[in-house]
Amino acid sequence: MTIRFDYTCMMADVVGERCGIDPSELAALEERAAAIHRDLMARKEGGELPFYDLPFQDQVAGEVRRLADEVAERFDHLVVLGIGGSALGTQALFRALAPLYHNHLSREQRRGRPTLHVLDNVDPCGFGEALDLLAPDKTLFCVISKSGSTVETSGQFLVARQWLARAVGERWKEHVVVITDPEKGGLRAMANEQGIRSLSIPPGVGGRFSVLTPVGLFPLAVAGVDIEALLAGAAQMSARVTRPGLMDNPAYLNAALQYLAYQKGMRISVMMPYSDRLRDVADWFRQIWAESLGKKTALDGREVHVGPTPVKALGTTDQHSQVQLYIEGPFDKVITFLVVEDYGRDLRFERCVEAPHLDFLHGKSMAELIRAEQQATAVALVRAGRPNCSFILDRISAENLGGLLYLFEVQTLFAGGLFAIDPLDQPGVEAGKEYTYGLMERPGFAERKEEVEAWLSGVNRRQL
Ligand SMILES: O=P(O)(O)OC[C@H]1O[C@](O)(CO)[C@@H](O)[C@@H]1O
Repeated sequence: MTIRFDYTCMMADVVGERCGIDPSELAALEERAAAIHRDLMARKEGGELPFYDLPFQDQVAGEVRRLADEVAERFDHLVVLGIGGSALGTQALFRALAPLYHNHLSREQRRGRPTLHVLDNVDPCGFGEALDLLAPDKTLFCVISKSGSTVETSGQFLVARQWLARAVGERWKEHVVVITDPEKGGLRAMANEQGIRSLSIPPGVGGRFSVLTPVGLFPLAVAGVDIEALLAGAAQMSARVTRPGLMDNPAYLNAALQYLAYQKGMRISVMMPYSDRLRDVADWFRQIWAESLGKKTALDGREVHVGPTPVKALGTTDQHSQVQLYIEGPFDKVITFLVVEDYGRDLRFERCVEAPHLDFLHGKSMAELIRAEQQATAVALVRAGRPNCSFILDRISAENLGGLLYLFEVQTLFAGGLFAIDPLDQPGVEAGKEYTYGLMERPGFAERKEEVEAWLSGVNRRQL
């Protein structure tokens, strides 16, 4: 595994005083960083942060692998039903590690593995049209929910079950694998009572930190991803991101740089992979960074609201959509590039006599072009005084991806310490969930329904 963190262009001597970080600012954080590190390690040792141990669970990987290989023989399609942390990691790693057009290949070209579909919404068009393309007899649904009660996943399950039952009757239960808490929740109860196959998410591992549990491992293993290598990469990274020193630990260092930049007004964190395969890593990161750090807290008796806003972009595509804003717009962004050194294939540019204006490209290649564009964008940002940093992967591999996501998880926890908030909760999403339950008439939420209805009837609507 080779991942380097390059933070040259975050520093004041390179990017300028206005947005850049001075080494003295990092030095001033060292004592606090040491205290956060001690706290994290104590909680890790006390079993309060079990996500740290996920890369070392060989037994779980074995169990996942056995079930994945069994269902891969029997089914042509695996459909993940889940949302947020129950879907984004799988989607990100599937896009990174399976062939980009995996689902368009023949089963033979997919080395005998099923296609994988991650459905993470309750749009009846999106969901219905996905089902229209599948054959119930050859389809397995993987219902993933840590809480076992998320309404979107529950609704998806009901539609999928009905669709299956219409075709295969009572055998629908053989077409479902449940991944949820080992003891709690309605989904666990149903799996146990109905004898539906299931895997567990360790208690204490929250949804957005669960990609290395069966949540991500099972669907990825079914699709043919090397989950053992994914875990090995995370295990290797674990040694780097549990180092105590701020300047020795890439997760701590980037958290500190992002935090210091935030204090200087850079409140937007853009993640910009220069790789189609890594595109959805930025989507996964969006959840972990937003839901973990976007919090209401108290400072000197005052209510304060903190949290960088994560934005996803794609290089080179968004150079022609977003970069104008990043270079000349407000000084409120830090750009994090995900850079790939070796794309694993390349396409050369041949001379085209009919297009002499393109002669300068002759003999060069697409990989050279995309690498040049990333460097050019970084320099253009620097010249405009805009801070940016890069995670440089020598190649896109399961080891590197396991390591990278694990690093970002630790970075998020450490940033939570710097922002002095709890990065593991998400109280702000509860109100919306409860109003939805009220409107959908879930028992116990009648008051919420009345509240929404009173608001809807009392508000002076302004519409054109
Ligand atoms: O896995 P669950 O419990 O269905 O939750 C799905 C998502 O909903 C949230 O609880 C709230 O958005 C996320 O933290 C979580 O990843």
